[in-house]
Amino acid sequence: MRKVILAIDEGTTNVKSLLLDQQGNVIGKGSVPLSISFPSAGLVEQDPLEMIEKMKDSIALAVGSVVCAEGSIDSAEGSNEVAIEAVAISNQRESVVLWERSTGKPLTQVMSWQCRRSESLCETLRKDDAFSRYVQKSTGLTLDPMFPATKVSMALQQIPDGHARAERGEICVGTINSWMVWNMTNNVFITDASNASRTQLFNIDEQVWDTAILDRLGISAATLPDVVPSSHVVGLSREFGVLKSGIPIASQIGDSHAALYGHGGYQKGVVKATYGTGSSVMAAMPKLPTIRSEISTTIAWDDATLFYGLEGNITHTGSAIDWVRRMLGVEDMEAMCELAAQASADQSVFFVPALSGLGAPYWDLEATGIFCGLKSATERADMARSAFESVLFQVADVFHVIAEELPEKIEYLSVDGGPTLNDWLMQAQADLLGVTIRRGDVAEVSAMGAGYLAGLAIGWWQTTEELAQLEGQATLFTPRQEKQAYWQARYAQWALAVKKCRLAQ
Ligand SMILES: O=P(O)(O)OC[C@H](O)CO
Repeated sequence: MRKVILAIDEGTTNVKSLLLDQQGNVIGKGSVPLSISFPSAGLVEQDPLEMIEKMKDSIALAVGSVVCAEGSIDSAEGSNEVAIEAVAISNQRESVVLWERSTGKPLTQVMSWQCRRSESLCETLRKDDAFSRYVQKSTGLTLDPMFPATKVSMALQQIPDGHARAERGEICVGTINSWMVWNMTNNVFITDASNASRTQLFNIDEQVWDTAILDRLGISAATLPDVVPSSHVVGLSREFGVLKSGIPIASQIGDSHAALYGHGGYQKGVVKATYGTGSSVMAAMPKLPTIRSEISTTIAWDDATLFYGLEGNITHTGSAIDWVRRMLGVEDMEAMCELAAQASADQSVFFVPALSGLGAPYWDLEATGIFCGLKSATERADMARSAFESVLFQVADVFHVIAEELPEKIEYLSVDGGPTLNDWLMQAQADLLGVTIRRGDVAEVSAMGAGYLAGLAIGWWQTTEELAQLEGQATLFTPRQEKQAYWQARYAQWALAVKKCRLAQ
């Protein structure tokens, strides 16, 4: 029987489960898609009960995949092939659900991080400069509907007798990790420091729920979970699908933070970038960094040592390429890559994908997307290439802000996500930044990060030095000296293009 940690990554689109052995190998995996609904403009929801059922399915698939890999189909669902020693949780951040403490029944749908239902409440609060600055200083986050605080405030008003019930402790407010742990255990109500820091209700310096913000938003502290370290046994599983009872739940961490941990972000000089629909560029440090409006300051994790994180979220990267692909009538991403490769390197087009304003480091909701530098000689290939370049430049914009705050030299940018499989893109990113890009061979880096934290909690590994030894193979893209002048010139032009798309500037 092989000892494994079950690492569950509960994302927005899929629930993935990995089985990780003590050498850091992935020996089984399963993934199940999740549904998402858009009930009206700006509203984005998921079904909390479906999420729990899909978690069970993905665990069963992961355990079953070990059976398939080993050619033994005798043991029911593989439960005799592996011994799960601990459960690790990585989760989509900022999404929040309210449920009844006495029954565990959801009182709301999961209000997704993408859901903008509290836009007008945020706008009103932002007009109060003093409060706005206070929230940024205490939580490290700019007032925005992405974060749970304002959505929870509204939900408590909408639930009949909501405030009184909240005061009496009858309502639980939890991010997805809390909901998962509640359902996998006999109702342990807990969160970790990384997820707490994304609620916009948590003072990241003192590491306590912020009573001034709670009071202003009418949220009773009795609704909130206790905050524990990310690497910590919070309770034992109950029987949960194929998962047996009595297994320690040993880590919880927000997915972006988990990815940074999986990339070895506890070591000095490591910055990570996740390339997806949007992108997140993030680095960790042991001291509270300067709170800057361009990027979020957050708690990265607590693995006995609390690490802070600096993170910039870019709204459109993969989605920017896809938008241009559709506009150009290109069939698929492969064809889009081929088209972009035909562009001449000295083409003059820039695309700024401010398709729903600009995220980090500009945070400009008024900005609109533009193509500029168009000439009569411009070809479709040039426009396609400008879409790929917009990803490089936007990552660079955030990378430079983070680099200013990091005390040490950046050794490498560690990358994950689908678009990183594009070698041209990764080499160009290295050339533009003048920093080595490191692309690891395990795609599920968030689950790995959560798994490492669980392994520390149950004594599989003792130190982060041991974890660093587990790192697998990686492809390195080293910056080419001869390309740097070219990319620096283009980057200067990009800055002008960004100015042009910012209408109010
Ligand atoms: O579900 P993902 O992987 O897109 O991640 C969502 C982020 O955690 C939101 O901040």
